[in-house]
Amino acid sequence: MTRNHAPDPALLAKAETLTEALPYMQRYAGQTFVVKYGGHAMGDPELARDFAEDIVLLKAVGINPVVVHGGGPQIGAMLKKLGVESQFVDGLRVTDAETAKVAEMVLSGAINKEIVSWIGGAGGRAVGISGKDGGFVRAEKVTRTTRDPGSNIENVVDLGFVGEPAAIDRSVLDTISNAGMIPVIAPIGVGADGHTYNINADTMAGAIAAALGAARLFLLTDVAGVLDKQGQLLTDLDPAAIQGLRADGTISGGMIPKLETCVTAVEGGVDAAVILDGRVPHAMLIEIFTKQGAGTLVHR
Ligand SMILES: Nc1ncnc2c1ncn2[C@@H]1O[C@H](COP(=O)(O)OP(=O)(O)O)[C@@H](O)[C@H]1O
Ligand SMILES: CC(=O)N[C@@H](CCC(=O)OP(=O)(O)O)C(=O)O
Repeated sequence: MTRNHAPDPALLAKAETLTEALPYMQRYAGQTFVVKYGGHAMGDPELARDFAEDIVLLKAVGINPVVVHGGGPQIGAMLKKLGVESQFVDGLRVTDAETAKVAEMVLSGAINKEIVSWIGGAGGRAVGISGKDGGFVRAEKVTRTTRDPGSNIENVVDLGFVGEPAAIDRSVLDTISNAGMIPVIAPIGVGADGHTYNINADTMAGAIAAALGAARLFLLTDVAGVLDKQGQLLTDLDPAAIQGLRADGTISGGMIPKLETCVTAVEGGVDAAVILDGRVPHAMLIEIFTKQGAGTLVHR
């Protein structure tokens, strides 16, 4: 039998892609990566398949992926059908008892199980849970203050059943991951009062990344990353720069909890947080396994 010793250039390029990824695979094996999949990023079924393949590939090369998902637009659509209008304060949905029920139904029911199925379709084994399962995320009520322009008087805004993680029991996640499975987490927690709390998915992902001592936190969204006032991508930010962007109004809406999360995560020991464009196919693989980064990197 003869063998052709001049390989097809396309095959050679594929082999080179794999060898370029090798040092990254070696560096990251055994580390935990928390990936937040935003509601805006999950609209397109083809992109969803790419996302699931990326997660399964991470697991296959020895990284420990943990998925936290959002679903803000999907909660909004369901509330609209029910004739309920939402108010947002600093990117957080004001949540009364009825809204909390709808948020839990959409997040823990529909979206969570859909992501579990996508990962299953890509050959992985995912377990879908919310912070209520095993009581692993205890939530505390969030309050916000606003200040009227030109005044020093602070107004306390009651956001209802909006929570933030106060305590995370990582043993639930370790049990799933150590069994070779991938945890997929809906951002719902339980309060000491036994109530269901709606947690912003970015906030949930950051708290979980800190609790697990994750090496990386990825936030997949529907923009290229953090943009400056001229619409140019900011590739590198530290907490002081982020404070400046908040103070001068460059960031607003959903970008506020996203960047607050990145700061909390890196100050809590996560090596780096990356805001990535979930509309780019295989954005995560490009960021993790190639020399070329993508999106906005937040570091200490
Ligand atoms: N400076 C900024 N750079 C990029 N996006 C910004 C900025 N300020 C506000 N945003 C808004 O933040 C949004 C991302 O947050 P969000 O809608 O909560 O996404 P997700 O559902 O993925 O969590 C962007 O689509 C954009 O509208
Ligand atoms: C308190 C709060 O705002 N909770 C969010 C939870 C979902 C979420 O964060 O979804 P995205 O990541 O897709 O925006 C909400 O009700 O929309």
